[in-house]
Amino acid sequence: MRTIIVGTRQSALALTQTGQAVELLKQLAQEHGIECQFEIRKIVTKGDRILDVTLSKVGGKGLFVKEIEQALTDGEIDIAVHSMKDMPFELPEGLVVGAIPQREDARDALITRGYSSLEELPQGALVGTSSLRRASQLQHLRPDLRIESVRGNIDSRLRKLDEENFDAIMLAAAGLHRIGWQDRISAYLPPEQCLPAVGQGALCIECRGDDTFVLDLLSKFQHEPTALAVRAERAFLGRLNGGCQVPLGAYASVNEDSSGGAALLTLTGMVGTPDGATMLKETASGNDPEALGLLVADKLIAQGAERILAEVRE
Ligand SMILES: NCc1[nH]cc(CCC(=O)O)c1CC(=O)O
Repeated sequence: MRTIIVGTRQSALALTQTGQAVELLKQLAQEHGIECQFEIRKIVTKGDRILDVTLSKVGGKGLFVKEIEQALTDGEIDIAVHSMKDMPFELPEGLVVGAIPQREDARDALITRGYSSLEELPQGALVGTSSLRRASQLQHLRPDLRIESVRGNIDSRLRKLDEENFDAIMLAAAGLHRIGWQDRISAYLPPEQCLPAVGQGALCIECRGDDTFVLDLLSKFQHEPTALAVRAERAFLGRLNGGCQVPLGAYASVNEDSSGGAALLTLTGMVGTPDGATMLKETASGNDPEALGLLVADKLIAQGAERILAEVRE
C-alpha cells in the first residue's frame, strides 16, 4: 500500500490546514476505493527561522514555499499543502498544482481591542499590519489611522495585539477560521472595502507532475469554481509581476448559474500607493479566467499601475 508523505511548515496554521486536508484526502480515498495511507512530515523553513526580519527584504513569501518544494522535488515528501496566496507565480520544473480545494472565506478580518467595526476605531488609532495591500486600502478609507508593521505567525500577531499598543490588527479570516479562532474577529472587511490578496482563503495542493497515483487522488479534491477564480486572480498577478510584496489585491467571484448567458467570472483588481492616496481599481466579467485576469491588469496598467509598483519595489 502506498504511503503518501505530506510535508508542512510547523506554524499553527500550516499544521492545522495540512491536518484538515489530510483528513479530507483520507475520506476521498476511501470513497473512491483508492488504497493509501498518509504520514505528515514537519519541515522548518528559512522563512520560519527569520520571522522577525521584514519578509520583503529577504526574498518575499516565496521563501516559505521554496524549501517545501525542494523536499517534493527530492522525493522526501509527496504532497505539500500551501496557502495559495503564498505561492509564487511560477512553479519549479517537475512540480504541479494537483488540486485547488474549495475556498474558505477570502476576506480580511479586523481584530480589535473592543471596537466592532473599522468605522468605530477612534481617530488616529494604531493598526498593525505588514501588508502593503492592507495598509494601502486602510489608509484610503481612514487616512487618520496610524499603521505599524507587525510580523510573525497568526498566534504571535494576536499576542502582539494583546501585549503591545495596537488598537487593531488585520489578518485573513480564512486562517483564523481554520485554526478555530473566529471568536477573535471583530469585523469582516468586504471586498468592496478591502480586496484580499490573490488566492487568499484558497489552498494549493502541490505534487510532482509524474506522480500519477497522487495526481489521481488529488483530482478528487479539486473544486472547479475555486480553481477558476484563482486562475483569474493569478493571471492578474502574473501580468503585474506581483510576485513580491506589493500593494496589489484581487478577488474573483464565480457566477454559479450562468445559464441565462451571464458571464462565469467577475474579477476586481486593485493597485494602490502604500499611503492609500492613489487607489486604482477595475472590474470586468468574462468566461476565460486567464483572459479576464490580463484584461483587468491591462486596465490598471493603462491608469499607471506599473509606475506605482515600480516605485514600491525600489
Ligand atoms: N501571509 C501569511 C498568510 N498566508 C496565508 C494566511 C492565511 C490565509 C489564507 O490561507 O489565505 C496568512 C496569514 C494572514 O494573512 O493573515
